Amino acid sequence: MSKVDLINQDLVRERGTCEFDIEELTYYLDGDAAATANRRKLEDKVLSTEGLFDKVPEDFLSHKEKYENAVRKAVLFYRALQNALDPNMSDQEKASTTYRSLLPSAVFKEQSPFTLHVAMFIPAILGQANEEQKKYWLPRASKMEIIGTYAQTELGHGTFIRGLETTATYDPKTEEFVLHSPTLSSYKWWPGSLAHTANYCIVMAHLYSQGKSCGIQPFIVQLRDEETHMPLPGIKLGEIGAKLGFNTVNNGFLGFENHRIARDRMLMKNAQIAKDGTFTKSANNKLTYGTMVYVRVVIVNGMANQLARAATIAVRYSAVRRQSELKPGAGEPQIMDYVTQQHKLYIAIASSHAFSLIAKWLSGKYYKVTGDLEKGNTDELPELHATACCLKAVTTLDTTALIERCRLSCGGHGYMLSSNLPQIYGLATAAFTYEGEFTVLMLQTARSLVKAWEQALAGKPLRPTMSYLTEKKQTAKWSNSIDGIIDSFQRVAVGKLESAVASIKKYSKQGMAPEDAWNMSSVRLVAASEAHGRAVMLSTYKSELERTTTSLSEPLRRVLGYLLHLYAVYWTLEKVGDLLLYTSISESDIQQLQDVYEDLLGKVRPNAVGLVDAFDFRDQILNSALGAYDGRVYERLMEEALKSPLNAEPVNQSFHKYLKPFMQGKL
Ligand SMILES: CCCCCCCCCCCCCCCCCCCCCC(=O)SCCNC(=O)CCNC(=O)[C@H](O)C(C)(C)COP(=O)(O)OP(=O)(O)OC[C@H]1O[C@@H](n2cnc3c(N)ncnc32)[C@H](O)[C@@H]1OP(=O)(O)O
Ligand SMILES: Cc1cc2nc3c(=O)[nH]c(=O)nc-3n(C[C@H](O)[C@H](O)[C@H](O)COP(=O)(O)OP(=O)(O)OC[C@H]3O[C@@H](n4cnc5c(N)ncnc54)[C@H](O)[C@@H]3O)c2cc1C
Repeated sequence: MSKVDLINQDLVRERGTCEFDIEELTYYLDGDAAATANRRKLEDKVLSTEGLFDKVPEDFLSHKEKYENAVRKAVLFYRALQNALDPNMSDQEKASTTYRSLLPSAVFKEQSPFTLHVAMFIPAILGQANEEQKKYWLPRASKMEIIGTYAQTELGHGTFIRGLETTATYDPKTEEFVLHSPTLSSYKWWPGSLAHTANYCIVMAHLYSQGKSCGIQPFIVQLRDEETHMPLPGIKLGEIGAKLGFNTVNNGFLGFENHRIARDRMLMKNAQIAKDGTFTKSANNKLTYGTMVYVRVVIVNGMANQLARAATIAVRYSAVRRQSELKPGAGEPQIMDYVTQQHKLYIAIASSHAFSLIAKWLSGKYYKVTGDLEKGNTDELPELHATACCLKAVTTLDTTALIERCRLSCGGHGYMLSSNLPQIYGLATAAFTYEGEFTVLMLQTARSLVKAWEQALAGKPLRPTMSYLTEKKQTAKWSNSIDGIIDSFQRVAVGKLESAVASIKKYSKQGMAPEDAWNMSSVRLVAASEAHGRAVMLSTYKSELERTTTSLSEPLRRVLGYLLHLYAVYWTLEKVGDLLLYTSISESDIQQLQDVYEDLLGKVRPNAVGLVDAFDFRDQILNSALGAYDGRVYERLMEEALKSPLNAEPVNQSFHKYLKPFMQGKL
């Protein structure tokens, strides 16, 4: 049999109906043909590393075995990655090539124990260390001579950074800081790699010098001996236990007992402490939070990729799976022919495209602001923070919901760990909480929105992402066009913000303290932030798609246009209640939009498999019995089932120990 004969015939037919050049879309997603070639070369090199893949799937291993196996693979993987990455690439190019390919996902279903080293330890050194410190620490970290993590969250506080209890008290006599965990709740809790992997760590602690509080500052701390890996004296380390996902990330706890570190271990790019203990604060005390802003930006891109992975699995499976009858006697249709199935899946494809474009746009903003900060200009930092907060929050909300929907769309087989959909869900839902919990980040954006509202009332100019607040005060005349939908989403955001601000005023007038009035209005404030996020996302998706697709072929532009349109109409129908409140949309507009939506599902239908093929995830990266390129779903489900250790023997010992005596009344 040829290779083509081994491919499920429904998938072959689906690929034949695709109206655009799949390869052209892959190039677009990567940047260009050369970027695709580089990525594929990198994947070829890394994934051909001997010993990288599990013989027994990690799902069948114990917690301890999972970790040990993950470290074994992480070492092989990162060495192979370091050797394979083009040394002429900038760190940014290296990271984006690796993120886009989701290479670590081929090896770790629940992430690598080195994730925090790459995702936060190195970025924290880059963003918080002064030049001299960078010169010393970066080469060691980049070569992975040391492995680090980022320890901020404590047992008692994650969200409220100002409430962190770990102390760093400066002792001018010895020119050292004394790190201490005064309470159980002050123990660091959660950092990935911290338990048994990392030997260094960025610790966020409350600095005291000359008897005064100097706020939360970052310190680079050695945790373990570089030879024996034993925790250093005064340092208590351990693992926090099994979790919904991330079980190979080695999340840990850390406590200090008057542990001393040298003065130069405080990262001093932004704030400094002199030998005599004199403290110089930074230009903006929120610069200490810079690593979090960076990771929030990265997460939006991560969401686009994880959603693309789930959509690929569910769409391919829906092309292969046949069930029930549409027309009597006509045979069982592919489940993707059910319009309800299309409704479940195509929004996931469209959202992935939206998030990918939004992530690139946000990343551009991030690097612009970082450049400004280097020159001492902090003007655009508040807008970046407000935008990153709500985009991270809304994209993790949607990704989590849509991955779960992809999983449910695969029926019973989606519940199998061998589908990989539960693990992908586990990764995405973690991002809803880490790096700033959803509600908390939404309220940060709300703070900026309320300020902008007051500025607008005072006739002051607003930052670009919020400038629509002044322009859209009148009730928008409804229009079914994409621009009309964007206008209306902006109007909804204005309406919700207006309602939240009115609520704060009402409670204040009743004599409430401002903080209580804010708290009473916070459900409305979160709703306003979400509406703002959706308005920014819609308008950015449209403008970035237009900006980046001018040189593409007409068929591809047309299909990408369907996705944008589908995204806009889907959210209009989801938010009909809000639109009825704040715009002039009518029942007949809604009926028309429903027709448009059904028409769009039909237009995407012949392109659905082509669209997910274009994400270009190798089978190893999908790591799923349901999503492989060849569609041999049942064969793979059986192959995976046969790997279960329970299938190694026809009779399990528990029969003789328990079942038999039980059934024979002897137990
Ligand atoms: C070699 C090969 C290389 C190849 C590469 C190989 C690739 C490998 C693969 C890698 C895969 C990567 C994927 C990622 C994976 C990640 C893993 C998991 C990571 C998870 C890590 C974590 O989970 S780590 C902990 C994060 N923990 C939070 O996230 C706490 C949230 N909590 C707060 O963030 C603050 O607590 C909170 C609420 C702001 C209040 O802070 P607060 O009380 O001090 O401040 P206030 O609210 O009083 O606000 C006072 C004023 O500050 C303004 N402001 C506040 N923040 C600001 C800011 N950041 N920038 C500017 N301004 C800011 C605000 O807007 C106000 O402004 P104004 O006064 O003008 O209104
Ligand atoms: C998988 C995973 C990996 C992680 N990795 C790391 C890591 O590497 N390093 C690290 O330092 N941390 C890490 N964390 C910790 C993470 O950053 C925190 O869990 C997160 O910031 C949320 O904080 P919390 O757990 O204190 O939640 P809480 O703040 O206690 O949230 C509980 C509830 O209270 C609500 N709430 C809290 N404050 C407010 C408020 N002001 N207004 C309204 N509602 C509020 C929240 O909305 C939420 O519903 C990780 C967490 C997870 C799940």
